[in-house]
Amino acid sequence: MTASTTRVGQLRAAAAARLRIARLWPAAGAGWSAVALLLGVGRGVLPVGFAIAVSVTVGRIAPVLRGTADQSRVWWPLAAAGAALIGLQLAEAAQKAVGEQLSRRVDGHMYRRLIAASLSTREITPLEDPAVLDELGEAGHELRFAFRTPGAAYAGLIALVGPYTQVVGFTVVVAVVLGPAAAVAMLAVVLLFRHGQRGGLRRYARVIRDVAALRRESRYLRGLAMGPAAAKELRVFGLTGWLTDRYRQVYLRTLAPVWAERRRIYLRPYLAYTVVGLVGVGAVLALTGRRAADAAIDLAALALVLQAVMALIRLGEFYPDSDTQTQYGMNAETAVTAFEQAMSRYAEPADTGSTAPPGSTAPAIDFTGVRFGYPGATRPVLDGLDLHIAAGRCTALVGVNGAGKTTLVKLLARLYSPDAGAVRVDGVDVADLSARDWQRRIAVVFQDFVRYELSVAANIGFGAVEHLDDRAGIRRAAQAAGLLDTLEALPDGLDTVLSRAYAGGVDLSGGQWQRIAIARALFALYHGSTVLVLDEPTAALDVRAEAEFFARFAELTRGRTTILISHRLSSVRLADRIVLLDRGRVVEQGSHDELMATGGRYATMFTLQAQRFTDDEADADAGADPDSGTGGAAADARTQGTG
Ligand SMILES: Nc1ncnc2c1ncn2[C@@H]1O[C@H](COP(=O)(O)OP(=O)(O)OP(=O)(O)O)[C@@H](O)[C@H]1O
Repeated sequence: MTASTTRVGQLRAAAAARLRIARLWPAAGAGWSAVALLLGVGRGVLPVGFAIAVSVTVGRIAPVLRGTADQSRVWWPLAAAGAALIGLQLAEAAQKAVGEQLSRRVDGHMYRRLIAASLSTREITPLEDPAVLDELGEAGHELRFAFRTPGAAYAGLIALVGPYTQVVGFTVVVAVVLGPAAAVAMLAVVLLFRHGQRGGLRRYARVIRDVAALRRESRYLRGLAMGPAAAKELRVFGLTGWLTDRYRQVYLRTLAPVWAERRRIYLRPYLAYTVVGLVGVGAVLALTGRRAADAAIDLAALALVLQAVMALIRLGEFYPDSDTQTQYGMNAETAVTAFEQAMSRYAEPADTGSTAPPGSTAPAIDFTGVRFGYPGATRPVLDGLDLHIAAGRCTALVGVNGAGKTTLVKLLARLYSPDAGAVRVDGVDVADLSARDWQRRIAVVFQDFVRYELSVAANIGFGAVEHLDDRAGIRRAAQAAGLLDTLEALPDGLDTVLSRAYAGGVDLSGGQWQRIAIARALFALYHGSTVLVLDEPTAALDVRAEAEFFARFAELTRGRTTILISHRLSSVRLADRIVLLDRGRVVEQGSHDELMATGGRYATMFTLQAQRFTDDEADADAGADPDSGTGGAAADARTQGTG
């Protein structure tokens, strides 16, 4: 591609971006947009009117002073100049207010588009694609900067009507007074200066966009430093110095291309355009002087043309009401559009008019020859996985860290699609099911479940959002998760907000949060979910709470197809069937007794844990605080590193 095609392409892209911004008018509101346009025209016409009125005054003042003309000959143009000035002030203030209104409306619309695109896919693959994340990061970041949003770009685009109307007005003035050649020369100078200004800004914005990934990292580091999430670890691990240095490095790497391009972007064009501009303006001023000296133009015309030339020079400069806003706002709009397009590439056609999930209340699940690797990964996580999960029974998945247990669940929940093979529910490929409907049939307690900064009721009720007002169901789920007493003691009971960032809000302990997640999944079961997945559901529970949970486990999950993932083999043995995964394949399966009798890897892992339990108990007997209860905790030593 040649430089010129690149430039043409860039100009075309810039024009297309402007067009897309202009097409946002329905979101901005036709009425408000029309008002802003009229005010823009006013802001363009009034300065020209002011210049004309002042020039007429200047032309008439001498005869009035000499007493050869009536004073009223001056008052009228002076009054007109005053009116134009006041009108201009009012139009400016009104346009700012209307611009704010337009901005807010358009940005609300853009946020809605962004949210809709973010939530548009049932799979989560696109939200892990770095290129898609860059667009989302750009769009979200610019939208948070109120003056660089698509809304600001829209208001800024309309505000351009003002200065460009002035350009037309003053150019006409120059044409009338000095002739068309001078008008063309002045217009060329103005447009050249503007091109220089906007071109520099455009190139700068492009360079900034090219380092989107670095800017995302620097935002992440800033968030780490300033947010509460990492506050504890940063201090305890002494990471504050490292973080400061790292932020500085990323910041410098972000700015390096800008600095490298600075001369090309700003200095050279500035010098070139200034020289050309000075020559043009000098020629027009020289022509003005000669006409005045030849008495070809009178005092009023001289005053008028000088004002017009000065105004045009000023109009060749940066427009603070429009330029930054349009450039960065267009970038944000482009990022939102690119993000929408990227997400639409991932849209699942399967979700339009596909099969309804099987009606059974406890389906059987089959993985057949399933291969899956995360996008960009060199090795598959699951490779030729064959697994039958019996209907209405509890199947436990065990295996070392990274064996692929959670990945298997994500495929079952259709958060990803297998690269090969199929996942079937009662014989129906989940790829043929409506992802939306199928996902509603699965209740999952994820390892990294979400702590919503909302009320307790919402945190539990989100298991079946259309039943949020089922208070009895929420209480029942909380009771089953062993949490009801704690929740009822909260200041506003089930309406207490679970975040200290809000007045009256509270935070819960890690274990209490985990029970909330369990209650959420149980609530989903009460309202139609048929498969329950528990991924390390008791990792944060204390020994007694865990024992209580598993004591009621059979009752809680009765008649449901349940998948339990846990490293605590003492819990796992309750399952009807235990499946040992290794490197994405099933290596052993059977009941606890069967697997122990086989004497394979499960048996080794179990014996190892039991051994540690015995050792720890002996240690506890030998000297540990007998009331501490740590012997029980040790009983649940985990499988990490045992595979
Ligand atoms: N979102 C992701 N993108 C890329 N790779 C991933 C992603 N999630 C998991 N992996 C990789 O897939 C592999 C299997 O991860 P998975 O979470 O399924 O293991 P697991 O058996 O559940 O482990 P654990 O017992 O630690 O929970 C790991 O090597 C992990 O690095």
